[in-house]
Amino acid sequence: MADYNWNERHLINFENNNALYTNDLHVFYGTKEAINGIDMQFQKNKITALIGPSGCGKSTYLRSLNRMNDTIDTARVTGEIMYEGVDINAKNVNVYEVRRRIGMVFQRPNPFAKSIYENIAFPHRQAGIRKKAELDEIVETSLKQAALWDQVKDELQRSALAISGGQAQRLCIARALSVKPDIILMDEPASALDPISTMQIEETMQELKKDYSIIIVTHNMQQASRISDYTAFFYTGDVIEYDETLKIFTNPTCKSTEDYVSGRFG
Ligand SMILES: Nc1ncnc2c1ncn2[C@@H]1O[C@H](COP(=O)(O)OP(=O)(O)OP(=O)(O)O)[C@@H](O)[C@H]1O
Repeated sequence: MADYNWNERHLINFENNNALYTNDLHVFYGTKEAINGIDMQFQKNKITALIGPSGCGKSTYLRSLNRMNDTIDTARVTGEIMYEGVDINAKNVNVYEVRRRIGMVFQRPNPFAKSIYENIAFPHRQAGIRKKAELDEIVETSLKQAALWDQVKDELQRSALAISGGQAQRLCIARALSVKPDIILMDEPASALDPISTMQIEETMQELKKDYSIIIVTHNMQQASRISDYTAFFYTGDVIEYDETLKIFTNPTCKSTEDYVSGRFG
């Protein structure tokens, strides 16, 4: 690897219209520091891609944004995660409400072993919605938003375990959307999918950003350059360069970013 200056930073700052931002965010697994104090702001109604070599902390950072790292015993998160004027990393915050407002879609589609309909209706029924018409409406709206309705509307009782991987991922997106989040975190949502399903997910994301802010971890440079408005290049727990996607992929400031996006290392 070339001799890069890893102390170099080139980070974009937004004055307004932030969906979320972090101040001095650190994440530790036991004594090991995986995120070294990241200040980063995410724009509303935009897609922001997090890229970087394996193990540099993209997923750890993403998971901290809706307190998913709370589910890992050894993980400890310090610093602020500011959302709507509230530090959602504070102790007294309702974590379930945080995860409702800031939803997550994982790498591998993880539908429940229930029907397509129930995958979406079940959490709402658990939350107290009993009227069938109301549940029907939630199911239909969410499936439409995830561009899956037309394909499954006549087989809503089919098992969600018997649909294709691409459909299952869109069902998981529909499930995440059904609770009306503001922000959607996506951790390599298409990496387990074939190219056509990947393209469909990317098209769906372009539609979704009209109503949601999206933050996506991806290993796929073409995908990041196709779909995102902003891109952040992570390296060993830090953000080295964060800028408009076009700039990152055509004229990055840091040599390390340039070499990473052009496939010279990583
Ligand atoms: N549950 C965990 N316990 C301990 N260490 C962890 C855990 N999860 C991640 N790590 C470590 O934290 C660092 C960052 O990992 P993370 O998965 O966030 O990186 P990443 O950039 O998302 O990697 P990849 O692209 O391979 O998914 C790595 O050194 C990893 O080994």
